[in-house]
Amino acid sequence: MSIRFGTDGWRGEIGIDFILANVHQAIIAVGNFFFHKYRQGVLLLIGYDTRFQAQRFARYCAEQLSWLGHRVLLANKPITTPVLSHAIRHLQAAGGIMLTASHNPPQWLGIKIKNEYGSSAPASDTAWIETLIGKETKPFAKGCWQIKDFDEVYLQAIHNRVGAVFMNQPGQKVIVDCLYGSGQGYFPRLLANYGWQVKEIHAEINPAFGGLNPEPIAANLRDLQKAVLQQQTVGLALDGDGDRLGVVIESGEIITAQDIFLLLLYHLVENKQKCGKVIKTFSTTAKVDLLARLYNLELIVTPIGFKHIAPLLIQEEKVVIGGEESGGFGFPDFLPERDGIFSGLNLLELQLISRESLPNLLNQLKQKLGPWHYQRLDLVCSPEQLECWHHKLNTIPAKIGEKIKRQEKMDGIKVHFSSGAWLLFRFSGTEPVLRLYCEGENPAEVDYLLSAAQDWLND
Ligand SMILES: O=P(O)(O)OC[C@H]1O[C@H](O)[C@H](O)[C@@H](O)[C@@H]1O
Repeated sequence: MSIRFGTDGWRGEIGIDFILANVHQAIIAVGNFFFHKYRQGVLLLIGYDTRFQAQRFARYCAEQLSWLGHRVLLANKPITTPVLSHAIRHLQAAGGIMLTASHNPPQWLGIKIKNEYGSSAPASDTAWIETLIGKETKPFAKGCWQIKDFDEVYLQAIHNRVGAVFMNQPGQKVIVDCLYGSGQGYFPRLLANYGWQVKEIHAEINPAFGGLNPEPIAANLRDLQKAVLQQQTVGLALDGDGDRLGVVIESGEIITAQDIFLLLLYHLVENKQKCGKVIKTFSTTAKVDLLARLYNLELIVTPIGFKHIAPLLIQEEKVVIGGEESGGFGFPDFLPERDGIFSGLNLLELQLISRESLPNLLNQLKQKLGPWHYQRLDLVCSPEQLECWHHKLNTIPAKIGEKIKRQEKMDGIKVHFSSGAWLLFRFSGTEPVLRLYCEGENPAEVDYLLSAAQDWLND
């Protein structure tokens, strides 16, 4: 099996591709990469989520990296990816690895590589790692590894940023769906200090993830919707490694990651007086462009994957927010990495400061920006089918449901229609899936375009 790093790290099915022999090859290549990059053994941190055997593999990686000559700190429990990123910065480590398959189905596991900023390693680094896979090696120094708590400094950093607002509002309630991932326990630990009631669901270790996929999208949030309706309070959901956010409002409706992005941008500008650039990925709602324009903020669009946003959070002088369609949002004055917990707290903070519910705030935005409806369809397919669709997408017809006005290629192929609607065809870089992303004015238009796209693909 060849080990390939996709949108964020290397992923494989446990027991099929993600087996000890392959993990061994990958981690030795990672260890060699850090040695070549810094010309010496360095401090590397290791985290892991709640997936089957993630802790065991993480320990194996700690042993191998220290055998090679690095100093390694291994998390003492499952942590979120942003906790690892924060610890890398706090301890000035050269980087780290996270054993996780993020939002992918339970049978998957993977390795995300982090650089010294705590961000996902750029493609140039992972390409370098790929060239080192399978190369013979020997230890280059004397290393060591130890177990360490990374949570405390992270929780303190969050408290320093948002504590004041939350402290003044005791007695509030929130429900958190951990989707059996490693985001368990953080909200209670943070908010209980401020007199909040936090109820967590799916907050236990369950390698089968209760039959759900740990991705905070509609298909996996039914239990959260029920709990929200019972408790009449807002619900937050995290993905498997806590870097993405999903939200259910008091009515039981899910608000999409596009809505969350717009609300966060509104909050940062209106309530926190932030100014600077706005960064979004190619698949994210066009309403972000419009809101940025209304606020006179420059917009930068990147390919999909937070690894494209993270360097801009570091290099650009001023950035308000960087966000992506899949629910990952990064705040440059906190971390150059997305964080579901910090994003969720910012949304709660928006409600507290504005004394408005999220649906009211969204309605206000709709008045400003006009209506929108956004949907993503994931077409799971065999390698043969993928090949066939790759071929098909080489020639886009003049019409898919509606006449196509123009095409745009950055990551996949986006077609724009005269109505202002658009449709993006893109192959996932983390799983065997063709993703169709569509945005229009209303659900009927989006449904129509998505089914026209499927008809054309299957024709
Ligand atoms: O659509 P995919 O290529 O599967 O990628 C979806 C997501 O994968 C990973 O989680 C990346 O870190 C994200 O930045 C990206 O949005």
